[in-house]
Amino acid sequence: MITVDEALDHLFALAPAMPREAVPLLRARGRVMIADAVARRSQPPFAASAMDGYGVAAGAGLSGAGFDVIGEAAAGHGFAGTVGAGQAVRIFTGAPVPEGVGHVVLQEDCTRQGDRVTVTGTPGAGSNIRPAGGDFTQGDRLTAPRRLTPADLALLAAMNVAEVPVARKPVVALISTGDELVMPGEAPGPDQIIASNSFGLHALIEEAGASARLLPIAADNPASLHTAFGLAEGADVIVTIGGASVGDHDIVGRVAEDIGMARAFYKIAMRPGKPLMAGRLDDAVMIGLPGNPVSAMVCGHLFLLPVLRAMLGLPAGPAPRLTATLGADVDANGPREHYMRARLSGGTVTPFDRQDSALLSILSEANALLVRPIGDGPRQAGETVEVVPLSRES
Ligand SMILES: Nc1nc2c(c(=O)[nH]1)N[C@H]1C(S)=C(S)[C@@H](COP(=O)(O)OP(=O)(O)OC[C@H]3O[C@@H](n4cnc5c(N)ncnc54)[C@H](O)[C@@H]3O)O[C@H]1N2
Ligand code: MOO
Repeated sequence: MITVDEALDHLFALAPAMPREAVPLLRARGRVMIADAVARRSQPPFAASAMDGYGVAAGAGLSGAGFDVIGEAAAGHGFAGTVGAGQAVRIFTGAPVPEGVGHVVLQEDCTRQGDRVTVTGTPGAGSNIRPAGGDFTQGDRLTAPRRLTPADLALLAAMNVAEVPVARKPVVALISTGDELVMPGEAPGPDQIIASNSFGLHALIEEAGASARLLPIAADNPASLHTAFGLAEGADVIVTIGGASVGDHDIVGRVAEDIGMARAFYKIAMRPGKPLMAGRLDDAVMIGLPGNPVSAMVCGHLFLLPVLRAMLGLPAGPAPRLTATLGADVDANGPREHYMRARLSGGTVTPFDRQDSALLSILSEANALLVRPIGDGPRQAGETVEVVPLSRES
């Protein structure tokens, strides 16, 4: 059995980088930008008023001063002339600041009578003028790789970048295997259960910015699995669920090898998720997940998501970890790294009592995995431990 880190290294070596494509801004949310974007203009492109008021020459002692209002500057409509001593322009937020103006006095600090304005308040020291290029200048870069946030998209738009170079979404084919499985909504026979893993993994994959393709459930026989693998053609990643262990009906590894899968590893020193396998199948990465529902989802977080991130051009690395304070005593760990379903709240992590890898109700309550290293001794409440967050604390 290899370690989680060794398995990840194998997976990163198997995973191809996705080719680049250009998408318009409205399609770019959550996509991974893989080349720097370069500002095509400065922002603001001109010195701009930050307030509604009157633009006058800079100077101390504005209080009580009077000015002739000689024109108006509004956002989108500048004032072409020059403002001299004793003169002012009516100016609005976002307007280009005319030549000669060094200070915008808030209209709340002014009294206007006809074409005359007098500063009746006490203007602050700030000029209320945003300098040209104060946000960014032409040629500035938004660096890649990065997963584009709403704020990034606003910045790109302001840079006058209309299309973004992103990694193509990896297509991930999902194959559930097992005679016992039926789809949600069907009427299961007496010995059957509902295929659930594929739905959890589908969501995980889509959330990661990849494109999940749910294939029909394959029965526990080679012909059915062959058909399913055939339907997965063209996918960048093929994920099988179940049939990975040592039982007579666990045929995924054998069938995959029959059709040419070059195996990179099988079995990991971790709990849950021991019978994980991976290899290369033609142009795709094949990942064989264990069938136990929690095992499949935990492997999704620990292996599939990092692989997808790397394929999208983000740095190759394990699922991010935090440190937390242990909220309850835990027994010594055995020879497999244990990822215990846990609740993280206010920096304290408390594992659930029941850790069976079939318990989806517990996984749904969990928002973190408490990581127990191989051979770790018993730990007491209050000690510092590592966790893999699964979702935000709630
Ligand atoms: N003698 C041994 N038995 C087992 C070992 C072992 O080392 N020696 N390992 C155990 C571990 S750990 C795991 S994990 C499981 C993994 O088994 P498989 O990957 O072969 O999975 P299946 O047998 O097909 O299914 C296990 C379990 O999960 C249910 N399942 C499968 N697919 C789905 C799905 N898409 N949605 C919902 N539930 C699913 C299936 O019905 C079984 O109950 O092996 C242990 N055994
Ligand atoms: O690895 Mo199994 O995933 O322990 O249940």
